[in-house]
Amino acid sequence: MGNLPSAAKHCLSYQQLLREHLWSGESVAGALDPAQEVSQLSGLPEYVKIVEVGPRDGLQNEKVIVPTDIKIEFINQLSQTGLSVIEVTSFVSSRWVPQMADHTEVMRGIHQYPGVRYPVLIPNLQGFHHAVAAGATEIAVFGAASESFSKKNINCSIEESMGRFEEVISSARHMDIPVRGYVSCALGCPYEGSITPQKVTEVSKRLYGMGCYEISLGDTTGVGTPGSMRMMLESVMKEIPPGALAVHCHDTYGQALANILTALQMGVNVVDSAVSGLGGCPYAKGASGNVATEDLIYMLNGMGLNTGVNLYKVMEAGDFICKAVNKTTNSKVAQATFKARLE
Ligand SMILES: CC(C)(COP(=O)([O-])OP(=O)([O-])OC[C@H]1O[C@@H](n2cnc3c(N)ncnc32)[C@H](O)[C@@H]1OP(=O)([O-])[O-])[C@@H](O)C(=O)NCCC(=O)NCCSC(=O)C[C@@](C)(O)CC(=O)[O-]
Repeated sequence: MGNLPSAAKHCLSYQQLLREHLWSGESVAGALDPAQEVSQLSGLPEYVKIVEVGPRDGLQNEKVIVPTDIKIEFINQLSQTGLSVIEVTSFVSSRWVPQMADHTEVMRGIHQYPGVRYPVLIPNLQGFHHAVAAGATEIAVFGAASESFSKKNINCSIEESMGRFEEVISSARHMDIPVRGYVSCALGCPYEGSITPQKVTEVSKRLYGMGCYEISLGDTTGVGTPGSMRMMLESVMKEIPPGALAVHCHDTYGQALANILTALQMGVNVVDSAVSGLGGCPYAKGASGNVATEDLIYMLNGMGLNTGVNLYKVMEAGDFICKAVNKTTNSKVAQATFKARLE
């Protein structure tokens, strides 16, 4: 679009802009004057890796059990969008999270596309062994910066959880299985309220020190703001390089995209999201879904940042899963597009 004469640019309708550029993952930064572009985009990463957590975080809180073949079809559709990481399920206790009870069938049933990684969530050694038996080749452990949340979510203290993760990570290392680490409640806890950046840093540092290649900082209840995100990241970045950090923002208070932008400006280039803004933790009452993958891609495309993901195809996968679980999408981009199509 940058090569178009400016008069023609003005004639292009909004719909055309969406259809021709923002869907494809193609940059629209060319629409800006070069000088403007530099001032707007300096300091931001050129490439942002999206970790799609829809099949796991997105579905774990659904009350009605989603049939396994729907989950498999959903993941197969996501695999064809250009996403490079899709978190597919969790090997947790089915008494605690019934929706994830079919983890083995899902793991075995999906078509694993070349170039796409399929990590799974693991709380302990038992989950690790089940995951490996099901064919998982990448895992994520999940801790918290809040004692109360750790107790509610995984039934142990932070210290006990570290012992469990150490066992899991050490077993994974022997099998060359990469491990990601989550730190929940990085910007606040549903039980304790505010959490200090120092506590988030302490837990993150321990997981990183144990060998997690990436630490995903979770705003579990979506209470964070760009201000608290900045303060938390400044503290964590004293111990962990930005290249080993990711952000995982729920959108309860409508701050997720602003918080993500803050993190990008600080050098983070990995962002978790869930298609259609699905999701929430069953042990974080009041939390709404994750930032919608569609909205994230739309923002990044509009800033000229490459994700390699096709927005149109992600929207189709979102439409598929929303129809399957009888939900309306939480993605503003999808809502606007579907509305525009009807007009
Ligand atoms: C960790 C446990 C298992 C402890 O639960 P527990 O009850 O303390 O476990 P236990 O070790 O005392 O064992 C009790 C029973 O559970 C079984 N068990 C033990 N481990 C497993 C396992 N891995 N898979 C299947 N079964 C398991 C074990 O075999 C035994 O069975 P029984 O002998 O009574 O028949 C439980 O608390 C649990 O499963 N919690 C998971 C909660 C969860 O999945 N929460 C959502 C994910 S976290 C999240 O969403 C946040 C995140 C990551 O997205 C980031 C953010 O937004 O902040």
